[in-house]
Amino acid sequence: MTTTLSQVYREKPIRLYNIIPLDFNSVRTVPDSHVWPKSDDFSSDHRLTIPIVDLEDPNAVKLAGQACEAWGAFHVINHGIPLNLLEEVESETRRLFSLPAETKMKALREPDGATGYGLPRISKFFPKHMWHEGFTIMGSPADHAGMLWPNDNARFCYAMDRYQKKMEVVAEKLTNLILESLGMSQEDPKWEVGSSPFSAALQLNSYPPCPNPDRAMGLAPHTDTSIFTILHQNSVSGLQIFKQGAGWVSVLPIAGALVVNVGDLLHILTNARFPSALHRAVLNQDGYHRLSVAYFYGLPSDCRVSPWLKLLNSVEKPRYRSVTVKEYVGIKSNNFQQALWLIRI
Ligand SMILES: C=C1C[C@]23C[C@@]1(O)CC[C@H]2[C@@]12CCC[C@@](C)(C(=O)O1)[C@H]2[C@@H]3C(=O)O
Ligand SMILES: O=C(O)CCC(=O)C(=O)O
Ligand SMILES: [Fe+2]
Repeated sequence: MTTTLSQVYREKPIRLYNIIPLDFNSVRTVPDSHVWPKSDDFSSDHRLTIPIVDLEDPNAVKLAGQACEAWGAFHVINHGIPLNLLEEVESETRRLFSLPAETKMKALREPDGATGYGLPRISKFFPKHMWHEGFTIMGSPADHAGMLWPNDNARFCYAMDRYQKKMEVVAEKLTNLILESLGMSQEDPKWEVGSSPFSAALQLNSYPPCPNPDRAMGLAPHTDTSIFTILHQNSVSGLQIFKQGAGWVSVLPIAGALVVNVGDLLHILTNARFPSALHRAVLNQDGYHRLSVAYFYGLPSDCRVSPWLKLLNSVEKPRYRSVTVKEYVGIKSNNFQQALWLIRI
C-alpha cells in the first residue's frame, strides 16, 4: 500500500500553539510572541534580480539550467497559465483570508493533518511566530472549503481545481526543460513508483498588513521539500532568495510571471548541481496585504530518490544516500535545515 504525505504527518503531530494564527483583523500592535530579535536583518539587495526564462524562447533550456545552477530560482513567462485564472485564484485567496477569524478556525488543520488553515509547518522550529496565515490543499479542496462556506464554495473549488490542473501542465514542461538542461531525456529518471510519478500540493499564503513590519517575519528562511515550486505572488513585494556571495536578494513581482524555485528533491537528484533555494518572505512596509500561491511539485512518499546516475562519473561521486520521500520528510520534520546534511554520504 502506498503512503500518503498525510500519513507521514500523522506520525509527527504539531502542537495547536504552532498551528493557530493570530486574529490579524483585531490586533493593533505586534504582540511579543511575534516580535523577532533585533539581530534579524530583513533588508535585501534590490540591484540583483533572478533570471527570466521565456518558455517560448529557443534558448529556454540553457537559460533555465544556468538559472537553476546559479540561483536555484527564476521567473518564468509565456508559461501558458491564462492571466484571468491567476487573477481568479488570487481573488478567491483574498476572499478566504478576509473571512472572520472564527470562520477560518472551522477549517483549522488537525495537529496530525496536512491540509486546511493554519501557521506554516516550520513554525515549531522558531521561537517567535510568523505574521502569516496559510491554507494547504492536496487534491480536492472541497472538505475544508465546505467548512468555510457551507453553501458558497463552488467558485473557490472550481478555481483551485482548474489552477492545479493547469499548473501540472506547466510543471511537466518545466521538468522536461530541466532534464534537457542536464543532458537527460524524459525516460532517464527511474522514479520507481506506480502509475502517477508525481504528487502536488497547493499552499495559499497571506501576509496581512503589519503595524511593525521591521520586527515581524512573514515566512522564515526555508527551502521547499518539492522537486520545484511554482509561485504566483500578488503585486506586493516580500519574497527574498538567498544567493551565495550576495546575500538576500528581492524577487520583485512581475505581472503575469511565475517564480520557480528549486526544492530539496531536485537538489538530491542533481547531486547539488541545482541547489535548493533558501528563501523567506518579509513584510510590506506600506501596509499592503501580500498574497501568494505556491504549487509544490513533488514525488509520492514511497518514491526513492538518490543522485541521478547519468550525472555521476569517476570524478563526481554521489553526495547523498538514497532515501524515500517519506523518510526525507520525516528527517526534515525533526531536523529542518540540517536535513540535506544528515543524508550526505
Ligand atoms: C507539500 C508541502 C510542502 C510544505 C509542507 C506541505 O505539506 C504543505 C505546506 C508546505 C509549506 C509551505 C510553507 C513553507 C513550508 C516549508 C512549510 O512549512 O509548509 C512548506 C512545506 C515544505 O516544502 O516542506
Ligand atoms: O510568499 C512567498 O513569497 C513565499 C511562499 C513560500 O515560500 C512557500 O509557500 O513555501
Ligand atoms: Fe517556500
